[in-house]
Amino acid sequence: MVTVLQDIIAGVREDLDARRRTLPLEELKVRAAAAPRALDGFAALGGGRDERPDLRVIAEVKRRSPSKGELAGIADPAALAGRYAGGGASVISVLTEERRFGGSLADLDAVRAAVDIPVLRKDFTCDPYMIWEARAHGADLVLLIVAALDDGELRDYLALTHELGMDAIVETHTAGEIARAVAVGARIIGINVRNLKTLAVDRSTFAALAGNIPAGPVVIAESGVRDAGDVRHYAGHGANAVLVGEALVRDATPRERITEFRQAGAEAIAALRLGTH
Ligand SMILES: O=P(O)(O)OC[C@@H](O)[C@@H](O)c1c[nH]c2ccccc12
Repeated sequence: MVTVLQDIIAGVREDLDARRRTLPLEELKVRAAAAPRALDGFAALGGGRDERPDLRVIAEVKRRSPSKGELAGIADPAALAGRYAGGGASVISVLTEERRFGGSLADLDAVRAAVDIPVLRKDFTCDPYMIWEARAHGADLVLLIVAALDDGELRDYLALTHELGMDAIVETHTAGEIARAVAVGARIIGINVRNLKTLAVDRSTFAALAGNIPAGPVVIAESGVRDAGDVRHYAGHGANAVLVGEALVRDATPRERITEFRQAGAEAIAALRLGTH
């Protein structure tokens, strides 16, 4: 049976082939070389410290999703990203997948020009061309979904990402995928509580799996954040950062919401430190 993930990737490959015909890899590489140096996404997410300092927020520009359809009429992704940054987001995620999520590289360009914090190109990376493309468009981070890649691809794509001065969020959903992410030396590991094969969300997945990640990598809880309670839950189970899409694009005051999420996360971490949770 074809899973949702396989179906999405088939479409991504078709669109990618069309872009590659218009802009061959050699020309894309010239553009990537001309882009300003990437920002440090690992540090922005609180990485490289012994103690988890606080809870960081990755705020996502997400127009549509396969499970929910149109989420919000985002007229101006740059303005939205500006509000996210104003609320204290550490990284802006821009979904660039077109067919299911309604995103584009134009959205990435608009957001890149609007903020001075790291930007994640969120897509179903399935070819090195997409990593070069991310860099050419000024992205600082890319997404590598373990379920979509074999070990050789995962290793090669991560190496290319680092060579280009970027970082990767290596996305997992099972203990086996976490073991694969750790084995290739991922510095940032995401646990997506949404199963990309069925699109079902189960928030308990994060707490069940986070303990499998050793000290060192930044740990991100992805998907399903509805409110400050969910942020507290993920922070209380070891998340350095949460990645939030739907709840923020639907919110009339995303800036205030992010500030609230950061506060809730910081309190949960402080409570753990004091042993009072
Ligand atoms: O809208 P939510 O439930 O806050 O989820 C955001 C993000 O985690 C989700 O968009 C996502 C996680 N991994 C992905 C991979 C591809 C596309 C989308 C995603």
